[in-house]
Amino acid sequence: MEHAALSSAAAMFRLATWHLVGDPLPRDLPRARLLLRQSTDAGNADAAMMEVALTANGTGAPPDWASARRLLEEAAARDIEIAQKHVNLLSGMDIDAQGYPRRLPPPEKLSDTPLVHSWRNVLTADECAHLATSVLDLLGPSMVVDPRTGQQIAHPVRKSSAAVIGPTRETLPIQAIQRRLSAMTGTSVSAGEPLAILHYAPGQEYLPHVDTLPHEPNQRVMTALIYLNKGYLGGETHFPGIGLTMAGKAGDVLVFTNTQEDGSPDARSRHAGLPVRNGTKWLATRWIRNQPLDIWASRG
Ligand SMILES: O=C(O)CCC(=O)C(=O)O
Ligand SMILES: [Fe+2]
Repeated sequence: MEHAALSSAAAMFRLATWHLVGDPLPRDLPRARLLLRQSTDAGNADAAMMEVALTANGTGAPPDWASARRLLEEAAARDIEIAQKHVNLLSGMDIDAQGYPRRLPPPEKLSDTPLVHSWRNVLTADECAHLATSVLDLLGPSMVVDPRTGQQIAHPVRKSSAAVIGPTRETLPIQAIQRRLSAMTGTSVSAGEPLAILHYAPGQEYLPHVDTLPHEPNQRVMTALIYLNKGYLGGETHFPGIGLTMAGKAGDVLVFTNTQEDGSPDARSRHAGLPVRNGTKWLATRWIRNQPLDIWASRG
């Protein structure tokens, strides 16, 4: 490829990311999509992968799973190695033309109030590794919402590292996993917050807390936890109010409700990630709102 074409592809990719974050250019999601399209056509692999993510998650245009999958397959055919990896992950999934699972194993009910269900082995080891490694470069100290100010602050309640899989990093396998969680919980995929990846080193824990947010009309009605690995001791998810302890293995999912029928926070949903005694624990958390959430609204 011509040097000039390559550098203009890189420049268009740069412009696209500026329009996505809204800095230093105004946020313009449709314009970002157009620039990604042009950059992909000019041979930029980063643009190609980002275009797949944004096509499926409905950034700058309505969500379009079929086009996203076609774009991914085109990228794989152009020898973009990471695209081929994602195609392989998807081909191992039993999903329909919209990326939703064709069938799900039945859950086990662990509690009625709050409602708690578990699914064993509902993600493969490769899917778990894909989630855990998708934010390796971003892992930093966990933040929580300060109840007084509503701001994100580092907080001693959560002694772990965490990173959010933002919309540009939502690979197609990750979005298929989000659809799986949506099918399991009976909630809309657009009500889910971006997946958060948590990493606990030995001695780290998440002290008892509720997942509901202070002063929030669009409440976190449910939480889905995906246990991503094995080989650690301790680290169980514990609900002191109902005497429930879940020792999740790689690929297991735990889903629980955080609010009562009238929508108010349910104190019985209080839970903790018990201290990890040995090894490291990896977890993916999806907090699910009552109503659809604009994944771009709180950014930029
Ligand atoms: O680490 C755990 O088992 C609990 C995590 C948790 O409570 C959360 O992510 O909201
Ligand atoms: Fe929690």
